[in-house]
Amino acid sequence: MKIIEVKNISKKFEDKIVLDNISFTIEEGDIFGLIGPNGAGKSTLINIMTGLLDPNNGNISIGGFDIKKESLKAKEFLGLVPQELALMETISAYDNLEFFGSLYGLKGKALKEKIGYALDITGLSEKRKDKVKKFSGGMKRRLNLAAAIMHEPKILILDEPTVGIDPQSRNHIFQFIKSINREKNTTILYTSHYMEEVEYLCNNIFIMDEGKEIAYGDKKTVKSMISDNNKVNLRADNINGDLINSIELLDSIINCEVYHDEIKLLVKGDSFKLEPLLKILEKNNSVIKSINVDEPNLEEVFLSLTGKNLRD
Ligand SMILES: Nc1ncnc2c1ncn2[C@@H]1O[C@H](COP(=O)(O)OP(=O)(O)OP(=O)(O)O)[C@@H](O)[C@H]1O
Repeated sequence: MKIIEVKNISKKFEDKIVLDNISFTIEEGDIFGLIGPNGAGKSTLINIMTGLLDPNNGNISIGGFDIKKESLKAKEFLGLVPQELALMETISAYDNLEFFGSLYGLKGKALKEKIGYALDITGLSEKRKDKVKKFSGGMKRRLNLAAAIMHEPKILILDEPTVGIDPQSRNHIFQFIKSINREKNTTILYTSHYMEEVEYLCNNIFIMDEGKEIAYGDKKTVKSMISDNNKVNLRADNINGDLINSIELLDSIINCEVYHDEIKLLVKGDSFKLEPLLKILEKNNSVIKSINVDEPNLEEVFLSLTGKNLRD
C-alpha cells in the first residue's frame, strides 16, 4: 500500500523556486531516504508534507487522505521529529514523555506503557529520572524521538536527526529506526545530507538538489544510474603475467590493475560471474586470500549526477 504520495509539488518563496515539481511515493513499512545538500529544499518539503506550509502547486496524500482537505485524518498517521528540539529542560525525561503522551489523550496504564516503550527503544530507560538539562545533545535528540512516537504514528518523519551528535547517540538512533520499523512496521522518512547513513538505513531513495529531483528509486537502481559496473578486489598469491592475461580475456572484465598481491578489477555488473575467474586462479595455482565486490556508493552517485560534493 502506498502510504505517502507526493504529486507535482512546487513551492516558491517570493521569486525563488525552492521546490520544482517534486513527485514520489512511499510504500507502507519502507525506510525511505530523502537526500540533498543544505538548502536543497528538504525541510520545506517536509513542512508541506506535514501540512505546516502550503505548496503553490501539487498535492500530498498521507494514508490515503489529502493533507490539506482531510488534514486531521492525514495527520493521525504522522509523527514528526523536527531539527529543533521541543523539550522542557527543567523536568525529567519521564515527565517530558508524560506531558507529550497526555497531549495525545493517553493516561493511566496505557500512558505508562507507552513511556516505558519509548524510553526503552531510544536507549534512555536508565536516564528516565534525570533532568533534561543534564542530557548531552545526542540524548536530547533521542528524547525528542521518544516524544514523537508516544502516539505510535504509522509514519515517522525524521529531519536530519543525527546532525552534530556523538557516535553513540547516532548508533542508538540507527538501532531505534531499525527496531521501530521491524517491530511496529512504522514507515520511516529519513532526511539527511550524510549519504552513508542513507546507504545504511534506507531501501528507497529520493535525491534532490536546488529543489529538483536528481535521482529516485530503489538503492540499486539509483546506484546503477551512474554505472552498471562493479569493482572486484581480489588478493591472491602467485600473481603472474599469464594469470593477468587470462583474466583480461574474460568477457565481463573492463579493466584490470595489479598492486603487489592485489588485483583490482572493474567488471560489468550485469554479466560478471565469479566462477570463471576462480577457475583461472585455480589453474594458475593461486590461493585466494580475500575477495570483495564493491558497488559505487551514493556519494559517488551524487557527485557524478551534479558535479558537486554533498557536503559543500
Ligand atoms: N520562509 C522562507 N523564506 C524564504 N526562503 C526560504 C524560507 N524557507 C526556506 N527558504 C529557502 O529555501 C531553500 C530550501 O531550504 P530548506 O530549509 O528547505 O533546505 P534543506 O534541504 O532542508 O536544507 P537544510 O539541511 O539546511 O535545512 C533555501 O534556499 C532556503 O534559504
